[in-house]
Amino acid sequence: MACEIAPDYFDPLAVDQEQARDVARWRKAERARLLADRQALSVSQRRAAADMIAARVDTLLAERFPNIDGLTLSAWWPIKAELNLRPWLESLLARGANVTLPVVTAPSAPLAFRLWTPDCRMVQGFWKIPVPADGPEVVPDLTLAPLVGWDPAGFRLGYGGGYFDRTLAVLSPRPMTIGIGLQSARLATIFPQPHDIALDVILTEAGVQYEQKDA
Ligand SMILES: Nc1nc2c(c(=O)[nH]1)N(C=O)[C@@H](CNc1ccc(C(=O)N[C@@H](CCC(=O)O)C(=O)O)cc1)CN2
Ligand SMILES: Nc1ncnc2c1ncn2[C@@H]1O[C@H](COP(=O)(O)OP(=O)(O)OP(=O)(O)O)[C@@H](O)[C@H]1O
Repeated sequence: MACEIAPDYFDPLAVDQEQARDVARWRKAERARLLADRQALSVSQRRAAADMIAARVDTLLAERFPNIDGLTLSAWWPIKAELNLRPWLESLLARGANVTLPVVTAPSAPLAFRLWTPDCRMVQGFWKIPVPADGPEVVPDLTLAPLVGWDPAGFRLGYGGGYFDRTLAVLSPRPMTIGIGLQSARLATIFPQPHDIALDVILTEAGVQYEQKDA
């Protein structure tokens, strides 16, 4: 034991672990609060936010990607009162984009992405999230990440599985990632940990809240 070597020995790893536990506990509580707040919004409030965000993502895409035709992006199938972007995803398909949904292939593994269309067969994946039943796995050029919470430094709070961080850590080249969520889900900081990867852009119904300088 370090304390047996010298009573004033400072073990940085032990301190980090304690801090990491505190942060994990705090995140769990904030997640629960933010999810309850989101659930408490009316369907029409969430729909209005989703519509505004869809228009804003279109503007962002037009600035960053001269040609949407052939662009492969990832989105999400809404769960837990997440913003529903499906009508907008259909409009992207009509414009020639490829839309994928994330698939949890195993707990604690990076996400895979499978092509999605409104008429593709869906099955229930991990945590009962609907995922395309089959079809090729592809790597998106652009990832849209749903936010439970976010901070002005570009960090994302999700459901606590660490999936997006693990995925962005292994994809090479790393796709551009836009975090999408409600303005009311802002946190002063998520107390970023070594595994947390800042997103390139954070977008809410109120506009761009964070943009990495060279993104
Ligand atoms: N719609 C949607 N699909 C998505 C995501 C998402 O955020 N939204 N994900 C984005 O990454 C991945 C799934 N991530 C998930 C991570 C954790 C849990 C979950 O239920 N976790 C446990 C608690 C975990 C813990 O605290 O240790 C729970 O809530 O009971 C669900 C989904 C892939 N698909
Ligand atoms: N690259 C990684 N390698 C190993 N473990 C990781 C990695 N990224 C995250 N984790 C682990 O995942 C756990 C949850 O992380 P975190 O609280 O950041 O989840 P989240 O971003 O809210 O979840 P999600 O992305 O699934 O919505 C942490 O215990 C963390 O150690």
